[in-house]
Amino acid sequence: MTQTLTLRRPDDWHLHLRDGAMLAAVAPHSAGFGRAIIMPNLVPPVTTGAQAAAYRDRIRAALPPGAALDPQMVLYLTDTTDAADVVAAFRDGIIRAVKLYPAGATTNSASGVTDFDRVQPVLEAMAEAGVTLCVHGEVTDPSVDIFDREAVFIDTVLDPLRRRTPGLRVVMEHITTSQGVDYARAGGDNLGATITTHHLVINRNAILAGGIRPHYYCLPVAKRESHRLALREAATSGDARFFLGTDSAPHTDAAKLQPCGCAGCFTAPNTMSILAQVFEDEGAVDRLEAFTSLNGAAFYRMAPNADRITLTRRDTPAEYPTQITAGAETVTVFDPGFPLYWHLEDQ
Ligand SMILES: NC(=O)N[C@@H](CC(=O)O)C(=O)O
Ligand SMILES: [Zn+2]
Ligand SMILES: [Zn+2]
Repeated sequence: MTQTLTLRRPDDWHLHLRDGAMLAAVAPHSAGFGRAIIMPNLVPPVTTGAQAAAYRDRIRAALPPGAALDPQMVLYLTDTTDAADVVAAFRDGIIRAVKLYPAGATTNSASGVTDFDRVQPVLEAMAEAGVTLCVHGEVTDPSVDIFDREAVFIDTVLDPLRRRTPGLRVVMEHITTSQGVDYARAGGDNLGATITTHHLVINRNAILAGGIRPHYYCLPVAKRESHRLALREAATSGDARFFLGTDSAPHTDAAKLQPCGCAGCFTAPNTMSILAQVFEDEGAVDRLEAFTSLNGAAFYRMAPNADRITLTRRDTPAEYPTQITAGAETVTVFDPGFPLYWHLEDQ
């Protein structure tokens, strides 16, 4: 039996498009989203309004003709970020947000913040101007267990930061724990949280049990099952604080499959089909649109996309590539481990 689902065009509030040959290879797979928050962790990172404008031009050039995607640029916060440049880039419509990476927390975060006192004036200027701070929420202290780094970050970094910067709008990116869900729920109107596709699907057993699976390794690392269930509950609840940020983060297979492999799951090609299945399994198909197409736009004070997409549930699974090519390299597409009966129609 076929069933159809029509949604406002979805947005992706956390996306890595990279640059060069990788950008050319992956951008078409996100072209059907309306808006996407483009992560600035290039090498070197996107730290100025001028760099963000130039990167936006490269992204537009990599998109197929007629693509819906409207890239929303983000500046990478460093110890030396200039508050005036941030506010000017925001007012000029070049950037939508600023990204906080604690130095060393994740892929290409070496230029991240080491001294929170130094960035405080920037955060205050952002609060004043209404610029959103997107946060990679993990402490980097090597003595903190990797599975605890998000919860410790909330208590020791995020909560103090928000208390000393009233009015700052914050998105907790890619939350992976029940503590993240609880903190976002209690946080008031200035706090939102993105949830990835893959963290709704896998727990840490998927990475480690019965053999190590590098393609499921990302940061923050997937946690135990109780946390995955808390994320599914939050995403499918309709609560406006939770919205889709795929964190689709392509790396070449050569970079993933080595003794010290990169963190990141590439979910752009099959995200909507996976999410429709997750929401169906939770009895919440009617709340998929809130998660993918309404809540994030509302947080960023933008109208929902005017047009719509259609997903059709068929008896035969949708086909998607297991790998794509980027230049001379391959990139493996996230395998949810179940068939995808929801087909995204061409629109
Ligand atoms: N999520 C990841 O595992 N990796 C991201 C960085 C990030 O979002 O932390 C990447 O850029 O590869
Ligand atoms: Zn991150
Ligand atoms: Zn990311």
